[in-house]
Amino acid sequence: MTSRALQRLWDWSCSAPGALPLEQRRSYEVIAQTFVLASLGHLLFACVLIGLQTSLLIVLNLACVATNTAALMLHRRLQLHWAMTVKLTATLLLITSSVWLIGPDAGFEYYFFLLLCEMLISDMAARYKIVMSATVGSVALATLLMAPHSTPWMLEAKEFREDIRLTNLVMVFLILSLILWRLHVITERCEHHFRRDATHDYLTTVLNRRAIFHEASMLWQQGRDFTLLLLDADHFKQVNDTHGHTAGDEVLRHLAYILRAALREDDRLGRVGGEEFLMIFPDSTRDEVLSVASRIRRCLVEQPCRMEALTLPVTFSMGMATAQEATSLQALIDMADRRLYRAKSAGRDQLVMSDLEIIGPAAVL
Ligand SMILES: Nc1nc2c(ncn2[C@@H]2O[C@H](COP(=O)(O)OP(=O)(O)OP(=O)(O)O)[C@@H](O)[C@H]2O)c(=O)[nH]1
Repeated sequence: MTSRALQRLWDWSCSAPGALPLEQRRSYEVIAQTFVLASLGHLLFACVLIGLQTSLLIVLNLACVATNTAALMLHRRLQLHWAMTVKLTATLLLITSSVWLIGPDAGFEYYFFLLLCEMLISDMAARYKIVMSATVGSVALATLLMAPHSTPWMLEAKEFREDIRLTNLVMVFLILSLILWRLHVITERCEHHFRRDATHDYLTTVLNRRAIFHEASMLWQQGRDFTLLLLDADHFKQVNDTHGHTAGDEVLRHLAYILRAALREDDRLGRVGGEEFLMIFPDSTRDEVLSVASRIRRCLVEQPCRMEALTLPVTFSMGMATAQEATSLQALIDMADRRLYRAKSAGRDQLVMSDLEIIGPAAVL
């Protein structure tokens, strides 16, 4: 019961408001998690300090829990810069007061560095980061230079300061691990996005032109036997002109869905132009590729693209070429291209398998 309530509280605190664009949601959630985790950290620290009986530091940590909650509320209202500023200011005040009260060699000084790391890896604008870094740096320098090193109280509370230093060391280790782990997650996510964006078509999510030709070139270099099938949607301009570009995009996504469904495990699919796709079939006979082409045509008839009240049937003209027919990859691609345009000039919705074989829709279906 308690764990479910805590989970719900965590989900509520960290989930992005519906109005936020998709690309900003993940960053929003990571910062919201930071506010919640920071509150928990201050609460934990306040509990540890109860054992050490330092009422002022306990109050300051509880004040930080309150300001982090306020920052989370601002964050939920999408006042992102204000939220971050409130959190940073409260934490900076806490660190400065702690150094001033307990001394500059009790481990509090490390938190300046952590605060800087925390801010620099956040998604804030560069100008904001520069201003805040300069502020944190100046406050840290001034505090470390001006804070008293050995007041009578500090000399008296030597044992207490040792306990605090140990607690700080453990906390700094935990927070640093958390920051490094977060940095790792962010880097992994960026790398994944970059790799996907560099190789995939944004609209249909199949491979893009460069990636599909790279696949073909790898197969060619390995001396593998493979077949290319170049497909071009017929009269696609009419779809755009009659129903608009958004409908055209939807049709392209639908075509990619139909083609992807026809792929076998080793086959590859890419979008090489506006309404032109390339399929690669490694180690496949011409009959096998013919049967894939038949399946695609059947699917196009049985499942035309449907948008609300609209049904938008589209056909493909196709050109096929097998690796054995050409002496270079470029010659092979040109051959598939020539056959595709023969299919177009033969009336569209045709499959040209070789210089002699044209297969019309009726024959394939
Ligand atoms: N919606 C949409 N349209 C695109 C995209 N890329 C290219 N197009 C359109 O695709 C159409 C291609 O037109 P054409 O090259 O004349 O070919 P077609 O009308 O299919 O005629 P044929 O190929 O001769 O059968 C153009 O209107 C382009 O604007 C895209 O990403 N989305």
